[in-house]
Amino acid sequence: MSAQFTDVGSDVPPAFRTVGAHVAYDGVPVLDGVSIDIPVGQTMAVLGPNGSGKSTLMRAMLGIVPLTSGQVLVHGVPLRRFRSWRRIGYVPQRLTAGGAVPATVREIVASGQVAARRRLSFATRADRAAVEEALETVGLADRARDSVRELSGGQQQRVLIARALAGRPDTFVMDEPMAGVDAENQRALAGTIARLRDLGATVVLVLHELGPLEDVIERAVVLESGRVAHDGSAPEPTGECARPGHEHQHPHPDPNDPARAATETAPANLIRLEVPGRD
Ligand SMILES: Nc1ncnc2c1ncn2[C@@H]1O[C@H](COP(=O)(O)OP(=O)(O)OP(=O)(O)O)[C@@H](O)[C@H]1O
Repeated sequence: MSAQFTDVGSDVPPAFRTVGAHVAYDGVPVLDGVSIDIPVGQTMAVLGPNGSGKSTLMRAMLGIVPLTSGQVLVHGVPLRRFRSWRRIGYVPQRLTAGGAVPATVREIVASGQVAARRRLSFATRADRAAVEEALETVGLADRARDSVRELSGGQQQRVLIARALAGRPDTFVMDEPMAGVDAENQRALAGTIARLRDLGATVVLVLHELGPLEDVIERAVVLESGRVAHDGSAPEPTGECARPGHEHQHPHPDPNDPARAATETAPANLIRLEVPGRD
């Protein structure tokens, strides 16, 4: 995978540029003029309270939701003219791998290459090697033949990341990759993301808290009510989350763990991020 990413010079356009991005759902504003540049090779977290517009910003950057005004450029190209989608690996929020289909881990991961492959062509040896490498990277090579339904939520999340890796993108957008993932899997995911960063990939992640990614994240953008409230180094957690031994209650529990889902509450105010210069 080391040949996958190349060094960039200063004249390389940002992986993503949003200029005054506004998004509204049914007339209700959700993004309120977001302007950010995400340079190639940066590992950046988007943080903020529930409903602040984090996922919407990711979807707007990928053209999944339309802007009401403003502009998005991807690798220097206005979104509507951008064609190099094989460069982008998107890991959506919430688990959808497998679903009702009894697919194996390897099949799901290989499905990440379909968009990049030419029509009616079969997987090449290089494609198959990329699938194996992606499985190794997320630590699931030994589960390749298993049905994804047998895996825990955290392991399934790693399958989704492997699926994105298998397409050999250089730009990753991950919407809450840690959601519903147990501590051990979170550490494994953090290792994967650190490795991508070291290879020079651009990684944009929506997170509720930095957790094991604290040392991996180079920059944090905090959204509040659809606006950028902080842009810089990662803010310190405060309140409940900062207490030693505090067990974070995530608003999106592991969907595969009914006991946990039933007992967990989803208080929107559990996450408090200290934004420099604000109350
Ligand atoms: N498809 C949609 N249609 C209508 N409203 C939506 C839609 N998607 C999101 N919203 C609303 O837009 C607001 C921002 O949602 P978004 O998911 O972007 O926030 P978020 O910061 O990612 O939240 P969370 O941390 O809970 O995932 C919320 O009030 C949400 O209810």
